[in-house]
Amino acid sequence: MALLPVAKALERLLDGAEPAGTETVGLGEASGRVLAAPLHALRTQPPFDASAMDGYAVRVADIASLPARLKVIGEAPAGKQFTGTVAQGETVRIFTGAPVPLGSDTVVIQENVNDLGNGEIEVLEPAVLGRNIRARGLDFKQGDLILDAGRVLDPAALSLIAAANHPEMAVVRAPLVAIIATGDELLPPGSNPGPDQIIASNAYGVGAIAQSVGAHVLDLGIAPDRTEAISALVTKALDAEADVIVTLGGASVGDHDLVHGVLTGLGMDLDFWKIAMRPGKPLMFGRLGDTRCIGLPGNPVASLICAHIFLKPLLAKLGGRPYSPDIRTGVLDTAMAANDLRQDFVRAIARETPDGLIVTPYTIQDSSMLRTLADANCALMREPFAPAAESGSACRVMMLR
Ligand SMILES: Nc1nc2c(c(=O)[nH]1)N[C@H]1C(S)=C(S)[C@@H](COP(=O)(O)OP(=O)(O)OC[C@H]3O[C@@H](n4cnc5c(N)ncnc54)[C@H](O)[C@@H]3O)O[C@H]1N2
Ligand code: MOO
Repeated sequence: MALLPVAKALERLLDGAEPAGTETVGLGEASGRVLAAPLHALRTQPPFDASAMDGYAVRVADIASLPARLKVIGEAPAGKQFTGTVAQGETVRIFTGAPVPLGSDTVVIQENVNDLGNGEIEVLEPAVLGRNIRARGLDFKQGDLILDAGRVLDPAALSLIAAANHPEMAVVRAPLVAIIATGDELLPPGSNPGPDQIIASNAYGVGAIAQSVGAHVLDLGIAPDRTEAISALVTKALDAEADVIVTLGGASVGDHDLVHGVLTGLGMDLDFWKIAMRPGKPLMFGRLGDTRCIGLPGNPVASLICAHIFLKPLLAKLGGRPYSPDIRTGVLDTAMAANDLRQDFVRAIARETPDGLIVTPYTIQDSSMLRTLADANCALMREPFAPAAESGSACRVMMLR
């Protein structure tokens, strides 16, 4: 049977994925979340004509000829407006952020003023009408659209929302991904493995990839290679209402690869299993009710590369978050042999140079080798049946970090 191309597999996996509902969060918890609905200002900012400087509120006509002597009739600190009116020959001591008193139309900074110490000042420098005054509504007016739905809430957005007087807001519910490792040989990090055991590592990298697009991760630990054990953890994931269940390992064709049987036994509709990708050929995808099930291959590099290519865009879409992989054009500095039927993701180093992005693939590409994955900063992408490529030829890479 022909293997499903990567692009087709991704299309099928993303089909119908949409934001998983909304929830209300307070400003303190909103960083990095995705706004679910447009936000309008609940107030005008600044709500009054405000001084932008510490100095004196004056009538510009009074300082037409300099030096101009003015009588100080009061003070306006921020938060305490001066309630009188500035008449001809008068001024009010004013501070940054304070409402500009009635009658005045210009603020002169204190550096340009001589305090005569007798309740009078002398303005020494000219100023144009309206100088150092922020007009009411300069930033936004009540009812203005301040942020669109879909905005990822970055620092500036959060301060803007606060200034517009929203203590909380509707955000897209973060998708929940449950991760289940499978395999008798696996023990958690920090264990004392027997001679035939290894440390389970995939969940950490896969979980981090999920979190990088705002998903919540429920790590359900390790199920031994027994149908009931895997089934129990899948049931836990369903009880937790996971949007996506990711299994790690047990996806291939070995006698101990039980994941497919367990998931179909629980009612999963298999969409695809095995794709034209290296690493990652045994990738499995299906739907169990509303829950998407992704069976990642056990080999660590296959698990993580598949998570980058399939899980990340899926979770981004479920979270209403814009995402596209960082794909760049580079120049190979090594000859590559012709490719076979699987789209290849070759661990490589890409270096920015004056001659462009120079790409050096690692010689050994065994999909168990995490060290080369951690050293690499990109995956060199080679299409199925790509012909041999000479050193110096153009290539495409997906940046991994
Ligand atoms: N006859 C065939 N054998 C295999 C094929 C095939 O097409 N025909 N595909 C190979 C490919 S490609 C891969 S990838 C692996 C994937 O198999 P599974 O998904 O069933 O994974 P396992 O057999 O359970 O494990 C493979 C390997 O990875 C280690 N592993 C598993 N889980 C973890 C984990 N959470 N953390 C760290 N390492 C893990 C496991 O110990 C194995 O060494 O199948 C090939 N075989
Ligand atoms: O997914 Mo496998 O890693 O192609 O060896």
